[in-house]
Amino acid sequence: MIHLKVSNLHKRFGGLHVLKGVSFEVNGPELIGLIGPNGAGKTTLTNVLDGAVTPNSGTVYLNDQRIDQLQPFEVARAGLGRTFQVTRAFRRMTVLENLAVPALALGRTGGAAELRDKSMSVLEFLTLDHLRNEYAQALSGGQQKLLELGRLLMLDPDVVILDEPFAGVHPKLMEIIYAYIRRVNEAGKAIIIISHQMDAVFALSERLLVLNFGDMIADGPPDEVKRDPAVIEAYLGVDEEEDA
Ligand SMILES: Nc1ncnc2c1ncn2[C@@H]1O[C@H](COP(=O)(O)OP(=O)(O)OP(=O)(O)O)[C@@H](O)[C@H]1O
Repeated sequence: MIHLKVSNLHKRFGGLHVLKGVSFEVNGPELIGLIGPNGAGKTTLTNVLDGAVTPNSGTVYLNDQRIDQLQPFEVARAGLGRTFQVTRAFRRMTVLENLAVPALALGRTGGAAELRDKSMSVLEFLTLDHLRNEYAQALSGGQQKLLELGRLLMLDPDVVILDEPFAGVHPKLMEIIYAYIRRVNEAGKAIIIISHQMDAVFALSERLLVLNFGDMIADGPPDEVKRDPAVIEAYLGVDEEEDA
């Protein structure tokens, strides 16, 4: 059973206290949205979880293994993977080659044939197999997002953090991306989605976490969180005004 336990994380950048004792747990293959206004600390939290940033204090355990002092490649090996706000595909490599890179880098391959089989099954899962020999730079924004997801899936993570998975995705393709996210979740992976696109977050998430200036101010079912006055004040109200 997947168990991520984040306890009392603090992160300061100089005088800026960006995470102020953040705690939450993920139990099993949950589909979670992480929201909060600009500068709330969402990316910093993700960077701490994936090992890119070391917290000043607090702990993160994944399936009873402490991961908060590990390097990103060690965290990936331990079972937590993330995508980035700006898609990081290797643009001059083919789709198939893109998939091989993280698996090769982490030594997660049996041999060339096994790697190819695994890559093809991930591409089929994402229905990108017909594009396997295309250069990544030839893919649409949405397809590049799927390719990035595919690279993560090559490592069989237990927990997947998707940072702005809908950025650059054509509105008509949103439902398709939703379907893939649900499919990955149904395949038994816990997913945390960070997004400013509230419609998407509400459409997908079973649980919402709300971060506001380093404090986790809400954690619960989306319908409850939506009505929480603190959330409305901190986030939704501000966002609606900004969007207007
Ligand atoms: N490496 C860093 N050095 C100094 N300050 C940083 C660093 N990284 C982030 N910050 C600051 O920490 C605060 C939180 O930033 P963060 O990017 O985590 O927020 P966010 O919720 O992801 O925001 P957004 O929704 O705009 O992406 C901001 O004030 C930011 O300027």
